[in-house]
Formats: sequence, structure tokens, C-alpha cells
Amino acid sequence: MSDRVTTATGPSALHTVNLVKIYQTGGLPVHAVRGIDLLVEPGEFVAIMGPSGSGKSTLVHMLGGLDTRTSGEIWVDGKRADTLNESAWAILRRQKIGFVFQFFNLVDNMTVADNVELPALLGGAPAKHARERRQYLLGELGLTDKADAAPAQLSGGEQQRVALARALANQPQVLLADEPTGNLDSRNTRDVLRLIGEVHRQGQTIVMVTHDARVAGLADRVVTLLDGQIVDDGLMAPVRRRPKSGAGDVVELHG
Ligand SMILES: Nc1ncnc2c1ncn2[C@@H]1O[C@H](COP(=O)(O)OP(=O)(O)OP(=O)(O)O)[C@@H](O)[C@H]1O
Repeated sequence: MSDRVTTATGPSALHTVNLVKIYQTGGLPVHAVRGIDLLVEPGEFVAIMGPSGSGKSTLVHMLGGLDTRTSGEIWVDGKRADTLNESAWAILRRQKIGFVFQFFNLVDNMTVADNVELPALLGGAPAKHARERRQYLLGELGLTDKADAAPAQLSGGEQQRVALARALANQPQVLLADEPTGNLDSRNTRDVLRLIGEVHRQGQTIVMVTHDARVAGLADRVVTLLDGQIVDDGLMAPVRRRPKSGAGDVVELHG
């Protein structure tokens, strides 16, 4: 087998082949993901939908190496990843993958600024570059005046915006988001989605789990899971595809 997966235009951003996850709980197997084949092109924005328990989080966690697969293949940026050990996954994440979850996972004893800069610094970016990127992201998210605060001093919505800034700090090849707006009010949802839309227009590949059809409507493509399998994989109407016209779709959420 070749060690690269490519599409007509070059390496795919993400690719899974017959991906399976079976949890063993108290001796009873739970088939969370049952043979998923998913190809995500560079620059694509894919929303993952489906009912509770359909395997969305399990899939996204495996795509980022946060959960191990039972069988099948995972390819990231054209390279086989499911065979990596934990430390190699950690390096791959640092270099290529940004995460944002429903619960913010910020480092409590660091300032907002340091939380956002850390991934870029760990990824080897020069301090000046990390600082400029942090300033840009916090500015886009209306958080410049919170740079020196501790996460615990921020509202939930502000913390989620910091978590998004952190996930984007080292300009990852792929942004994986699991219900990033799940806990947010409409104003914070709008800010998070505006930045996600903006980085997508800049070419960011995004895979985002969401329950919200309006949020999924911002994506190029919606993949629907049921019982651990893909039951629908559809492109959105062409009018929704890039290039998009600013944050109009997002603003509609609050009209
Ligand atoms: N750590 C675990 N141990 C055992 N079973 C698990 C574990 N994590 C998830 N599951 C089970 O795997 C299945 C898929 O769960 P998953 O969290 O991926 O679904 P989901 O679609 O993300 O759901 P939700 O929309 O409620 O977040 C469910 O039946 C769940 O109970």
C-alpha cells in the first residue's frame, strides 16, 4: 500500500477508510463508529450531524488521535496517522490540527494571551509571529482587552472564543470542532461562527460537529451519521459554497 492518499488536486486533508470504533463497557461492546469512509479536501468545511449517540464525537476524536480506532485507516494531509504512537500523534496535532470543544479546556493558571500563544510556540513559531497571530485572533474575537485576564475571570462565551483563538493559533491544516457553539448564547455563537467563516474563506479546512442546522448551513458539505455510519453526505447548494459574502449567514441567526 502506498503511504500517501491523494486526490486529483493533491493530498487530501483528512481521509478515513473503513474506520471502526468499538468501546468495551462492562463486557458489552458498543459499536460507536461502524466503517466510516470519509474524504475531506483541503479547504473544505464539513459539518457532521446526526442524533445523539450516532458517533459524531467519537469520529472527530479519532480524526485528531484523541481516541484510538479499533480498526481502519486514518490519513492526515496525505500521511497515514492511525499507526502513530501517542507522542507522534501529539507532534502531528501540534503541527497540523487545531481543536475546539464544547467545554473549553483552557489552562487555568495562564493568561488568555498565553493560552492563545502556547500552541504556536510549542509548534516552533518565532515568539514575534506567535504574538502577532495572538493579537490578530483576539482582535477578531473582540477579546483584546481580556489578554491579561485568567480564563476563570471570563464568561463562558468569552472562554469559548479564547479556545477558538487557541485552536487557530498555529494556523493548523485542519480545524476539528466538536459543538463549538453548543453552550453559547446567540451573541457568542455569532462571534465564533464569524471567525470560523472568516478562516474558512482564507482556506482553512474545517470539520465541525453540530446539532444546529443553521450552523451546518455555513458548511460546504453536511455529513449525517446514524448508528455510527454515514447515511447522507451532501454538498450544500452552490450559493452556499465559497466565495461567500461576509458574515451575512451568521447574522441571520439573530435576525
Ligand atoms: N468512552 C466511552 N465508553 C463507552 N461508550 C462510549 C464512550 N464514548 C462514547 N460511547 C458510546 O458510543 C456511542 C457514540 O457516542 P458519541 O459520543 O460519539 O456520539 P455523539 O453522536 O457525539 O453524541 P452526542 O450528540 O450526544 O454528543 C454512544 O452509544 C456512546 O454511549
